[in-house]
Amino acid sequence: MEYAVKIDHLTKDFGSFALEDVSFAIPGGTILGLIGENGAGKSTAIKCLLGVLSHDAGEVQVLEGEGLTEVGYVPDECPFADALKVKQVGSFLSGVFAKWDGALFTHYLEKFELPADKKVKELSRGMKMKLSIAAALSHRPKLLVLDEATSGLDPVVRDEILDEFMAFLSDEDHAILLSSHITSDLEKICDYVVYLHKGKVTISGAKDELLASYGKLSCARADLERVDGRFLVGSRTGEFGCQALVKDRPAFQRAYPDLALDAPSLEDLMIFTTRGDRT
Ligand SMILES: Nc1ncnc2c1ncn2[C@@H]1O[C@H](COP(=O)(O)OP(=O)(O)OP(=O)(O)O)[C@@H](O)[C@H]1O
Repeated sequence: MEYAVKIDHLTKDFGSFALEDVSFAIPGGTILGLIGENGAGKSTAIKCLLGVLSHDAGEVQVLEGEGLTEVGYVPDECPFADALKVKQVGSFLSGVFAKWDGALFTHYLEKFELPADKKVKELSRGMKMKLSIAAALSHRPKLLVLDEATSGLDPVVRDEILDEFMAFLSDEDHAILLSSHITSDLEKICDYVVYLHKGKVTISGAKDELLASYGKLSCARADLERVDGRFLVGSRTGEFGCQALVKDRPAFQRAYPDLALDAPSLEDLMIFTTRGDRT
């Protein structure tokens, strides 16, 4: 499978908010991280992809038309009824998914230390999230779509889950779309990043190439003032100096060999793009 997901010029207009001309693709065997501030349109894009919401323009192709039964979806809230016991979630889903693997579900319950006899309403937020992830993986999907799925988890569990995602991706026919505010998670595991800002794709590309094309500058105000504004994505001036995110890092370094750049993080890309005082 060349692409697990291909979205071309997707538009969804709610009136007060619009997702505009969003395009991205997820090649098989890879993970794409969808980042963006609250209300940027991440869940809307995911819902259009899953067909939960209709879209107004553009094209959405999932698993080359294989169908949504091959998609494991983990929403930001636990989708199971409060009164169900954990083990009953498995019995219920075995009737929903043809490829449901009960043994795999039991394996994940043990691995994630989820008590089979507890009711959903008795689980903590992190436990509910782990249950949703276990359920999504246990019908052996080809595409996993997770909307803020790691946000309620402690760092140790997050790390375990990220390892699970990496194991899932060892099959070239599998792919993951993960939306998260926790950019450090995405930085660890994503191959591709799409940054949505106010409904539009602001930054998009292969993560390593993207991070290498930007640089973070820490310098005195006088140094910042001599930098050509075309390099500046955003900057902040503080009491003890300035910080800026610059683009086209190789050209910047040729133009200003005396100004050292640090490697930026995905969080820097988000913060400076949206909050920099020069754009
Ligand atoms: N069904 C709807 N009708 C009208 N507006 C909607 C609907 N669903 C979402 N919106 C609006 O679309 C915008 C984007 O919401 P969305 O949930 O996609 O953002 P998000 O990036 O997932 O945010 P968060 O990180 O806070 O979950 C918001 O302004 C929201 O109010």
